[in-house]
Amino acid sequence: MTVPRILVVDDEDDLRELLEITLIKMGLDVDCADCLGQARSHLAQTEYGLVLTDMRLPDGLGIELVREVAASYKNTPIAVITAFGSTDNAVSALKAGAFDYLSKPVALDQLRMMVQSALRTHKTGGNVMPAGTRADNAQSCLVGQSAVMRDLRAQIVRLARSMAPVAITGESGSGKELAARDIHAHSARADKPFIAVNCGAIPEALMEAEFFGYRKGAFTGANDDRDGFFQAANGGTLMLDEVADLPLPMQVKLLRAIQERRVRKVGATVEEPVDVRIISATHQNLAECVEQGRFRQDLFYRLNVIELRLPPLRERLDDVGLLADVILARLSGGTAPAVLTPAALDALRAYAFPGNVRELENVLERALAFANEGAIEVADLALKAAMPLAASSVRAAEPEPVVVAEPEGREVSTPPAAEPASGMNAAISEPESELPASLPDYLDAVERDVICRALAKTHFNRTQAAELLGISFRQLRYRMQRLAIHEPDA
Ligand SMILES: Nc1ncnc2c1ncn2[C@@H]1O[C@H](COP(=O)(O)OP(=O)(O)OP(=O)(O)O)[C@@H](O)[C@H]1O
Repeated sequence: MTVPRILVVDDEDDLRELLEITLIKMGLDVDCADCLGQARSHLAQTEYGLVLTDMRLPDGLGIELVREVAASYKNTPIAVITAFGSTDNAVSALKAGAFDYLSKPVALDQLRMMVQSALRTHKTGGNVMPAGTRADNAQSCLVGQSAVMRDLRAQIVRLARSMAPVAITGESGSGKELAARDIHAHSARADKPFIAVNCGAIPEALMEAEFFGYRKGAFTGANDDRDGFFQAANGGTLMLDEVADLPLPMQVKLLRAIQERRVRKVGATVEEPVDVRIISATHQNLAECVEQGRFRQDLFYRLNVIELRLPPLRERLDDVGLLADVILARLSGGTAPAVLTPAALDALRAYAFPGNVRELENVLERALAFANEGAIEVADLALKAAMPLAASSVRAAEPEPVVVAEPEGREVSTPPAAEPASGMNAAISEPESELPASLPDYLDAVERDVICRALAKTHFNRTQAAELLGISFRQLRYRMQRLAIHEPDA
């Protein structure tokens, strides 16, 4: 196996030598250049596994080299070394196609991690890649043959080659998590963990410990050392889902972790290096959140280096047939899948899908329960319930009782609520003057009651129930799990 060769471009003798020695100690071959001109002639003669360039050079800027390498040596990752605290340079280099960046003073542990990760990328990106490696074989999970989906899949393959943070935007249920998984699966990190964190579902008091881990004894109940999401995702990808829901104090800590690439466990005195690619996602408009002061501008800038937009399903209704086939095949669990009648397919293609692909999954899952002999008719789709503006000729299923498992395991059924007040359960219908014996139990009972009513109203369509309640699907799912609310017969 040939030893990868690295090109170091820096006019500072001390730093160039330090980089050279460190790389040679890693068993790599190194060429050095002290200006852009020399770097160009090296590149013309040799194929490099990585180019590492300073930003300021005597005959120009490192970013020029970034653009040239990104355009003409697509299989060669290039990383830049930026001055301390110059976020702007790092972000522009990433946008111009740099694989990654290091800040001065260069921390050698970070340099080693970055080089290893770049060399994996180099291998997976070109013909030196060993046949059968995971990223090579990765198939996209994103179903769809529309032009916009094809373009999206091509973008994902390109993005997978760099470390640049990606911000995925798109409506709830449009496939943001699936896209993030795809980026990871196509990257040289595919063999390492992919960790998706729902930032809106973690109680604020636990956030730091959940993200960065904690040391034994750091707080009551910390009986052992524990890793956080960053350590769990080390070498791989960390997806910050619903990132707009992060409270401001946590945004500061996260920004620091991303910038320094180091985290400190709660209760620890030392920081540890982490090598994590960050992908963030939100269905909210993050720029608006910044304007409203709910999201820090600096973190926004850091996360939003490359944007990936997931189109809503209504913008690619041509994909509905293919998606429905894939979903029905999955739901059939190996038996002959149900099929949509032509009229049912037309009805789906005329529907706006506010809940996107997740809603299509929900609609089909419920339709299967009504379908006769494996054929799904328009009425089975119950689109009247799913879309209030739809034609009234469509049959809606009767509301079903919602089953709630009580904390001690006992199951009770609450009737579907006709009037908001009638769904109130005993725990919350106390006379006004009396105070609840336990505030948490009381609040849980209120939450359970409201969620059950929303579910009953939407025939247990969780996408719509979440919408009615003004929360995301994931937040609803989290709350249902916490309160042990299950679908009848689920
Ligand atoms: N293009 C697609 N092909 C196949 N399945 C898809 C596609 N897009 C979404 N899905 C499916 O739809 C569901 C929702 O997708 P996903 O969780 O990725 O959406 P999301 O945008 O992250 O949602 P949220 O904003 O609520 O977190 C999942 O079950 C996913 O598998």
